[in-house]
Amino acid sequence: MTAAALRVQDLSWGPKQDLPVLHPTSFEVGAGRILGIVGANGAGKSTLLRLLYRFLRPDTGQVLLDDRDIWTMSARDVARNIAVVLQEQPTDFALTVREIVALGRTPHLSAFASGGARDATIVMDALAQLNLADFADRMFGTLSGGERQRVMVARALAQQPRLLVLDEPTNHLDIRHQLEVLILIKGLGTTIVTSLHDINLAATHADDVLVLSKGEMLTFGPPDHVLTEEMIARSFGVRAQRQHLHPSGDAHLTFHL
Ligand SMILES: Nc1ncnc2c1ncn2[C@@H]1O[C@H](COP(=O)(O)OP(=O)(O)OP(=O)(O)O)[C@@H](O)[C@H]1O
Repeated sequence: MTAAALRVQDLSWGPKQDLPVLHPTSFEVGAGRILGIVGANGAGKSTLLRLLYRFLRPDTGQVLLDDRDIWTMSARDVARNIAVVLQEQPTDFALTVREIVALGRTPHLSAFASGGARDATIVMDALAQLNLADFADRMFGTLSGGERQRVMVARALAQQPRLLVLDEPTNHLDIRHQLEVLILIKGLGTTIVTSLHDINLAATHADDVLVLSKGEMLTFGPPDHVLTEEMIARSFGVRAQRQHLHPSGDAHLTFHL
């Protein structure tokens, strides 16, 4: 998968005038890098992500993918470039796992085509990457929450995006599958923006972290620089203690009221 560079300039949004949910925000994510977005409930994480995958139209500013404003692209072009994994999942789909994952190929098919051998291989590869090959013919509605979450990640992979946006991708997943999904997406080589509630997962897996609080970007940069005890206290209202684990040397934060 090739990766796109993402540039966000003065991006803001609110449901009404004088009710900003995201204040003007600017940052860049280099091609192939992983950005983790952290912040308390209601900080504006999902809103920022919705602006990145063109679900919301900005009040001000731009989202540029390799210097192209995503609002100048066709919907199909956006779908060829940007894939999304959301917290909410379809529950009543009368489709098999394979059919759901094959939906990821839709933006790449020519009109009225139903996908050829190459598309079928891409779908099977995506299923295999998420350890879902044995589930291919199961009805989506019969899967557990965590299995469904992995199917949605597989669908996004089948889309072969240049930017992958994930809203809490580890929700519903047990610890093993959390790590598997994060390690998998890290290895994709595509540009990734993901919200994460678990600050330690963000610290370990993101190249850069953006801290949001009340719709404002408080800081942006490498996890070791931005996830300070002071920043956690300011954005989450908890005391944090930073330790270094042995023998890995990885930073680990613990939290107290
Ligand atoms: N369409 C809307 N109309 C009014 N308020 C909205 C709208 N969308 C979002 N908000 C408000 O904006 C704030 C930020 O919401 P958002 O869902 O982006 O936060 P979040 O950081 O993703 O939260 P969480 O961690 O709880 O999922 C919340 O207070 C929310 O109620």
